[in-house]
Amino acid sequence: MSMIAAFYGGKSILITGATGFLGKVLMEKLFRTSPDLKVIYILVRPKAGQTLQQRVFQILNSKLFEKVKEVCPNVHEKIRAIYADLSQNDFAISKEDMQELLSCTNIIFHCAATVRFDDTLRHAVQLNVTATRQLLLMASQMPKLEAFIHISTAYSNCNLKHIDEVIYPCPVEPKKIIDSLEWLDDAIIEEIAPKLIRDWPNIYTYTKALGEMVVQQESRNLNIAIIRPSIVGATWQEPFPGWVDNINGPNGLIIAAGKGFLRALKATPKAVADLIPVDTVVNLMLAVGWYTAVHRPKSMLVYHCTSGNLNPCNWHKMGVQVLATFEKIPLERAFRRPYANFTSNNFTSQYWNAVSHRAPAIIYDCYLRLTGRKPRMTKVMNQILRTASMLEYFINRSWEWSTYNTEMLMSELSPEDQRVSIAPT
Ligand SMILES: CCCCCCCCCCCCCCCCCCCCCCCCCCCC(=O)SCCNC(=O)CCNC(=O)[C@H](O)C(C)(C)COP(=O)(O)OP(=O)(O)OC[C@H]1O[C@@H](n2cnc3c(N)ncnc32)[C@H](O)[C@@H]1OP(=O)(O)O
Ligand SMILES: NC(=O)C1=CN([C@@H]2O[C@H](COP(=O)(O)OP(=O)(O)OC[C@H]3O[C@@H](n4cnc5c(N)ncnc54)[C@H](OP(=O)(O)O)[C@@H]3O)[C@@H](O)[C@H]2O)C=CC1
Repeated sequence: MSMIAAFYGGKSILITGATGFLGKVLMEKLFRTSPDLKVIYILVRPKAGQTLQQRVFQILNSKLFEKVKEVCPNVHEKIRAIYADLSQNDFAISKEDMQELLSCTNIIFHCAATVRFDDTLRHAVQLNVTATRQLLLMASQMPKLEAFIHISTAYSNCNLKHIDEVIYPCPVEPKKIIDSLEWLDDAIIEEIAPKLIRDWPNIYTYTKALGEMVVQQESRNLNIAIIRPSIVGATWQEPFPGWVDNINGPNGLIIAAGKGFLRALKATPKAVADLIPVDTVVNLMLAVGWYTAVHRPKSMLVYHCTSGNLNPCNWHKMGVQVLATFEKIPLERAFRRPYANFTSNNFTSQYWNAVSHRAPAIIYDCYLRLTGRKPRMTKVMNQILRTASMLEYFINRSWEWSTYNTEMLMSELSPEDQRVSIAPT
């Protein structure tokens, strides 16, 4: 039997961000492979008119959880949704719930974050930095805690070209930033934000770097590990291939290309496309949780979960694959036949945006107006181009991430766990 799956048996596990992309796949795998776990606590806020219970019900009744219901029929009883808002003091958790969390939790997976590139500095710091600090404080009061696993991003140091599995200091101490946000007003914060983030491309990657520093500074005597995935994509194999439920990262642009909206992208064809399937990330998270709790490394380890140095793919190769797939399996009601090209030249990119994106959208909207319908294509196109411009930084550069710790961990796994983690069946 898998040592890792056995380890989670009987455990009380706390997951933040369980309603997100990564969190859902983590929960699914835990229930499927360790159905004898004691309980999974998830910190959830009501959202989009749905209560906590409705949100949990929706997740458990989704296709992703079909296999879980076969192996763990009482999954509803093993999931305990706790009302929490990570942007509030003490996460707005009730006293009783807090007491239960503090006294029972064995393992923490901290996935919650704001992943918006253009969030305000105040909100991004609240979520990605202050909430992490608050969770560490809670962790320090948990007598049964065995491991705290913090999810960061491989791009938290994307201002560097070669990135090792270490924490790099940020120029301004996180504590100073947290303190100053308390008394500065929003207008001033937004004015100083570009100066603070310096050579980071956006607020997201910058605040994730600050979050890592907080983990290092506030780790006390806790058993902590940090995992840095690169661009997390759809499931590779588990529980079935191709599951994804959001338009983050490359997903939105792939759909836009498949629908025939996106015809050209400012990208460097030879730059490395460092994508990693979400089930691979989850396998590493579970292995890291096990290793951190059982082997208790003397210092906090950082693990890179990247594909570039093991199985490199570039954006050209990926683009060709994407187009070939749409040739075989076209999307329904496409605007145009999918065809797209990459250009790294500014002028060519602007030319294609005008000729192949904006002009057809304007013409199509005129047609909609003339036929008595509401124009919408210009809005859609502007949205796609805005997203594309936000992602440009990442598709025109390559990074090298060292993976010594991740390789070391793989060599520590039993043959069964290596098989399950690296090439799951
Ligand atoms: C012949 C040979 C040719 C060869 C070449 C062929 C070329 C083929 C090309 C075609 C194929 C293209 C494939 C390549 C794609 C390359 C893309 C690569 C991307 C690389 C990404 C790298 C990122 C790395 C970062 C680090 C990794 C991380 O840590 S991940 C976290 C990443 N975070 C994100 O991805 C978030 C990014 N998004 C945002 O920040 C914002 O959404 C935005 C700023 C982009 C837009 O914000 P805006 O306010 O304008 O819009 P918003 O309100 O957010 O949304 C508008 C509507 O969309 C809905 N929406 C938004 N997000 C989601 C979601 N996640 N799920 C579902 N729906 C979502 C939203 O509800 C809005 O809807 P309406 O309310 O209905 O309007
Ligand atoms: N996706 C990717 O490509 C990558 C992601 N990562 C990291 O992985 C982690 C998970 O990312 P991913 O799953 O993609 O992100 P999602 O945006 O899908 O999920 C974010 C989660 O955080 C929760 N959350 C946000 N704000 C609050 C709040 N105020 N209170 C309570 N919960 C909140 C969300 O809850 P709600 O559902 O209520 O909004 C959601 O469950 C993040 O730390 C991210 O930085 C790293 C590399 C790549």
